[in-house]
Amino acid sequence: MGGEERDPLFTPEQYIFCQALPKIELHAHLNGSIRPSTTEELSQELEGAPISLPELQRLIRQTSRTLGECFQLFDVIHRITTTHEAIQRITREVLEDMAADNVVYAELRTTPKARPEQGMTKESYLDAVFRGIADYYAASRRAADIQVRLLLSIDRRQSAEDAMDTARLAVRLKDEGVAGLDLSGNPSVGQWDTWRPALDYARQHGLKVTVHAGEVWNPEETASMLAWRPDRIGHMCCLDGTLEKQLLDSYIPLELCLSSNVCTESVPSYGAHHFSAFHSTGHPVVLCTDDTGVFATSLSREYALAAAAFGLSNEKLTQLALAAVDYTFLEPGEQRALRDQMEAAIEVERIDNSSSPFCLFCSKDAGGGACSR
Ligand SMILES: CNc1ncnc2c1ncn2[C@@H]1O[C@H](COP(=O)(O)O)[C@@H](O)[C@H]1O
Ligand SMILES: [Zn+2]
Repeated sequence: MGGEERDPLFTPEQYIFCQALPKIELHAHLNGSIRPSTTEELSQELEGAPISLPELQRLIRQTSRTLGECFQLFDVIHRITTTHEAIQRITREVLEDMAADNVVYAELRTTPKARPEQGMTKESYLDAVFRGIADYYAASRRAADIQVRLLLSIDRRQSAEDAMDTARLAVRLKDEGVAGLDLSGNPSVGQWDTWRPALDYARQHGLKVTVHAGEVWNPEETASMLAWRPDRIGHMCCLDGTLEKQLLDSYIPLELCLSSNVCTESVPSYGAHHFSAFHSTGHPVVLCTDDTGVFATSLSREYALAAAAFGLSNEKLTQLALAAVDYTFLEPGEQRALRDQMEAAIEVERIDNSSSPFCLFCSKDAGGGACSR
């Protein structure tokens, strides 16, 4: 998705390099990563569909939408993914798409949903996600190539009680592959103090926490979130000098999603994206997709966009991909194993491509022995 056809924003060579690079995805929402073809199919199957198919297609194909329109689209997606079967299928497909994109490790986040009319509880929703993961591994011939952990999302529309319920569930499922908690949802809705006790609880029980922050201008909330010191933080598009300094001093890893931010007009253009400002100071940053199904992108495409917009060499892109290991919610031993796996994959790629002009370690010509690694 997103990269097969020519994209005028980067060169085919940049995309090919980024595709071959083993990558880590740390910010992807399950229902936002649904394949557009699956959205259309599920919508057709549904009796009394919430939206006409042409209208849905129009919404999906729109290249720019406000955050408000984005959340309308999520409401539509949620109304066509109400069954356990749909959730199981989407999970499998998301992993298939990520593995095909050379994502070797993913922290996939989703909001557990209770839908009594469907006989769905938050637990059974997550069981469906786990079945989707199992389906992927059962069918994949390259199963070892992608590892996955889950982050349970709290939606900003939720009450304190609902949020706490999700936090308790996450703690119970800690040994089943749930690595942490996320706070997301429409940034114009709700108050930080509502969900903070749930995030405290998760942290006290050994889970990591990431929050969406500064997606819209809300300096008091952004400051409170930073002061709470999440383990990672997503977006941070709307900052003033004080918040920027607070963030830089915190050294909290930033999950940055270029297409999402440009598409929703949280930042005006790729070139103006704050990725460059933070990355150039050495602040920990990781490129992520947010919602591949909503923003018609892939992680390779996000790397290629960054390469083109900020003039990143292949060596810099490789360093960026490898640095993400440190920002995962894995244990140190697991991080070491992942880094070894990625370095080995990069080495194989380098050897396989030794006659091509692209070296995974540097931006030089690898063919004539110009690469010194
Ligand atoms: C565009 N920027 C964004 N900002 C904030 N929250 C977002 C988001 N993109 C996605 N989500 C959150 O993820 C949910 C969909 O996946 P799940 O149903 O949880 O799997 C959305 O409903 C929203 O709560
Ligand atoms: Zn997000």
